[in-house]
Amino acid sequence: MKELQHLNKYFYKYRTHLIIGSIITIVARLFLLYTPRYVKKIFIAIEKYFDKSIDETVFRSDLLEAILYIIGAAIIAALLTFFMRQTIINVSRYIEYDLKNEIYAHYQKLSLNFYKSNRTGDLMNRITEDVSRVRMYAGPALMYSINTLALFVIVIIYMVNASPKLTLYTVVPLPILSVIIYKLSKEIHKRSTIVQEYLSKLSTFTQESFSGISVIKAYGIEPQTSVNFKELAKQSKEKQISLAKVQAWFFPTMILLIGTSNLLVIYIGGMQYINGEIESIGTIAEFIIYVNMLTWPVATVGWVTSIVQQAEASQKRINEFLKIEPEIKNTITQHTEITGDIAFNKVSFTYGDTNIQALKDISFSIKEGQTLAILGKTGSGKSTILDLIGRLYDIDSGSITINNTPINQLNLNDLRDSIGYVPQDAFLFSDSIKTNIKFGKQDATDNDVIEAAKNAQVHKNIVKFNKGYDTVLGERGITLSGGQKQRVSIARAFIKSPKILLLDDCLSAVDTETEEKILKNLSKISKGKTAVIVSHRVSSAKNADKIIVLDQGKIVQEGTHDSLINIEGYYQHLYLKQLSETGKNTP
Ligand SMILES: Nc1ncnc2c1ncn2[C@@H]1O[C@H](COP(=O)(O)OP(=O)(O)OP(=O)(O)O)[C@@H](O)[C@H]1O
Repeated sequence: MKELQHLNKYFYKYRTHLIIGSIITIVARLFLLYTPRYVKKIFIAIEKYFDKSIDETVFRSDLLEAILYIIGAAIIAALLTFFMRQTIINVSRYIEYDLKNEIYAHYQKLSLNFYKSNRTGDLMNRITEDVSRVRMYAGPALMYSINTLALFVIVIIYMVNASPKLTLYTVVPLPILSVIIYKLSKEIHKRSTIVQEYLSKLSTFTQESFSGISVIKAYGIEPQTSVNFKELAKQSKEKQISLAKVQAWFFPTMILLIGTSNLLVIYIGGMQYINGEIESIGTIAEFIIYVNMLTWPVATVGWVTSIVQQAEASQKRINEFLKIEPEIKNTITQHTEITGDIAFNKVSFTYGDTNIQALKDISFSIKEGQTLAILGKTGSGKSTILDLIGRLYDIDSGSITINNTPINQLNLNDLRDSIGYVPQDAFLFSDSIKTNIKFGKQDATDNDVIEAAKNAQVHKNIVKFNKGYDTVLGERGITLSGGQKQRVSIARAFIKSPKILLLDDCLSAVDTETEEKILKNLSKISKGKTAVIVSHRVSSAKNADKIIVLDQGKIVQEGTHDSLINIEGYYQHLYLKQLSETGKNTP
């Protein structure tokens, strides 16, 4: 129960609901107990009528009174049971909501490294499946525990009052029932977890095969895919059947044990009646109702125990993530002004998970309003520089300053607010094009969106779609071409009009003519702003104020286009190669 203590703050928050719910539960049980007592009275009335100690009128009125009490009490108990669920179960939904929000807010604070070292499925499971299991503890388990405790205490008092000996014999099978249900619940849980695993394997497989349908069709591997699907579906079916087998034992076991208890009541009660130890046969009827009333709550003890164990395991998994401290912390709360002066001073950086040293002793600087182009072979560390400017990672040694302030002494929110980032893989949400562009500036007007799209050279494409800017993009924007996706992603950064623009090889899928137009617009928009362009093309770098060339995490060349084309090295080779490819004077 140690892990579940995390929920105590929520129980405290909703204490009023819980207290009211508990009181309602206890009162509801008290009303339920009218039935057995009045059934006994009916039996006594029948006995008296046959003994002729009461006449028919008295008998009828006794009978009517008992029936009315039973109906009235049942209606009140039913109403109270409704309110019991409305309070306690609702609290569990509130707690589920709060816990999901707590986990989500925490996830958002965690650094990229966290997302790299944990699978997305795992993150999703903890916020959905695990929270659901914890809710079962905060709601149904709590409700049934209060219910069982209240009923048990009250019923046992009534039973002992009526006949202590009969009580002893009839409650003996109940703990056995509880243990059996506990064992069954555990087994059911074990098998349903396996069923869930197979279901998620099946859905992942199906999802992937639909997302990659073009590859499957192009390679003609539909038959093999069908065979794989059939095999997975078969395994899933077998697991479901194995679960159903254990579930099938649940009710027969309960019926068997209730039957045994009923038989014991009839046999022992009957003997006691014959020996004159109990006053009326009505006591046996009363006991039969008590035993049946107790059976379900006692069975739930086993069920609740297994729910609590599952919730404890789930909360442990949730707590593991909640305890992780974000690696990148925003320690500065006051507002910091960001300009575009960026300087790297002997910066080295190693990725913790792969131990790859991506940058070694890097130094360069750019002034506000300047454009820096970074070129270099793949894997040379270009994207890493952009990630470090956005402080997605903290460096190992050296310093990065923005307006002469070390980056970790800037307010992180201000820093990220002043950056417009266009990643290598343009990620678009399954929403309209307009919303995707407005993502960069939530309060942008339609005109702002159109202007940004024009500057990113994608406006003409968008207006050709039937629904224009309201065109909804499919999963990962599949209705757009690679180049269109890149340009929508650029428009998203342009609309933000940030102090610092980071473009990570985001013009690779557009033709050189469009690239030129975008870059022209960029220099227009980014007047007075700093831009860092990562590229594999000289055409993207040639107008930059400064160009650096990276190789294996080190700067190997630095200068302007005019100076670098005259120096033997990577830049000159790239320039000549691309020149010969385009057949023009300037690539
Ligand atoms: N998130 C990461 N985790 C671990 N290692 C990484 C990560 N990102 C990059 N690396 C490694 O760091 C090195 C530099 O990568 P980086 O992405 O900065 O290169 P790049 O020059 O941008 O390459 P490309 O031109 O292919 O995009 C590579 O060896 C890469 O494998």
